[in-house]
Amino acid sequence: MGKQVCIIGSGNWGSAIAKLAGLNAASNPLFEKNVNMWVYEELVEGRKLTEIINEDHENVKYLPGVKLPENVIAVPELTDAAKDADLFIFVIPHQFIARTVATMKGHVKEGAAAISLIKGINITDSGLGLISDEIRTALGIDVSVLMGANIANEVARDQFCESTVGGFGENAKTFKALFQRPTFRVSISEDPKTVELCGALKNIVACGAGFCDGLGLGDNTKAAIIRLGLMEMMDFCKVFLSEGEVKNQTFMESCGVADLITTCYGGRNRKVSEAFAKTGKSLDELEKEMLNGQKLQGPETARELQGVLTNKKISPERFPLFTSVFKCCYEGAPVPDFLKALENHPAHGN
Ligand SMILES: NC(=O)c1ccc[n+]([C@@H]2O[C@H](COP(=O)([O-])OP(=O)(O)OC[C@H]3O[C@@H](n4cnc5c(N)ncnc54)[C@H](O)[C@@H]3O)[C@@H](O)[C@H]2O)c1
Ligand SMILES: O=P(O)(O)OC[C@H](O)CO
Repeated sequence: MGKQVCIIGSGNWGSAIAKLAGLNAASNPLFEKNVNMWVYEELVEGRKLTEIINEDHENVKYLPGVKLPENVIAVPELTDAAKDADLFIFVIPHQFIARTVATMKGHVKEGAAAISLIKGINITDSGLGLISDEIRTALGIDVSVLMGANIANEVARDQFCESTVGGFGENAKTFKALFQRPTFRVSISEDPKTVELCGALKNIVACGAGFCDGLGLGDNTKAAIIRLGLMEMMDFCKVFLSEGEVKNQTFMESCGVADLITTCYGGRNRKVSEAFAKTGKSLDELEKEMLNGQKLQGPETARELQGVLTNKKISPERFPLFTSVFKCCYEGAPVPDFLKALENHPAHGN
């Protein structure tokens, strides 16, 4: 018997990864052929999304124009989708993870393992909470992560890219086998917490890149935002993870600098932040208008990060870019002030 795979989520990235995992499960005896995909049910032009996926093999709302393998089975009930799974792929917007794992509790097979593709953080009583830890604690299973320069629409169309599994031993190797394709090359890093934080933090930098575009500024400014963002990501990881845990090499992997670049040029956080700077409309309004049900992670992560800094009594001024994105998104600071905040960045020295 192969390992039964269950995907928790069916949005833009959830559907793209379903294509890769579905194709590999169909051809690799390590896995059961059919892959369950939990779909948060909704009606699309009068039809249930699960029915559309199971009959037409396309997620017409979140990944239109891409056929899914027929062995990817959409399941509307979370506990039905989860009950026999050996391998879980968590790929929902981070805003929904708490409710989702609470529902799954008690419905997960012993010895199962998970991987989180979710780019986000949360605030816990002790400060920084990783999404992987939230899943691990709630379900009592091993959790790896997959992060990288992976814009879903491009991955789904088989455009060459790389990705990083953060994890250890057999589970990391199994997930690599589940995802790797000729055009989707996966490396394993034994620095999973840094890998995960890179995925979460780059979304804040992407908002800054969007502001840059919205203000009509050019590539030099964008490059400075990417570099200063990377410096803040590295500093944040070193402050919040034990010093010895953070490997500089991790920032050179797909989950680090490569994801930062792609997200600052092609991602949704960049796109909506550009419109925010140009129109002055609220982020909620723009998310609804521009993303057709897809969710932004960057502004929310910027807000959560401020809570984490407060909890640890760390000055927000240590992270001018992260803090300035927060102020523009939530405190009504004018977007041009975002760049003012970078003029005296600690990365420039004295
Ligand atoms: N889209 C990408 O290019 C991409 C690439 C890499 C990583 N990611 C990350 O993957 C994660 C998932 O992103 P995505 O693009 O698949 O999602 P998405 O932005 O397309 O989000 C929409 C999904 O959320 C679901 N949803 C809505 N309300 C819900 C609820 N109450 N409970 C559970 N689900 C609900 C919708 O049904 C839909 O499936 C995010 O953390 C994102 O940062 C995205
Ligand atoms: O579209 P974004 O901004 O959520 O970014 C997508 C991916 O995370 C890029 O790797």
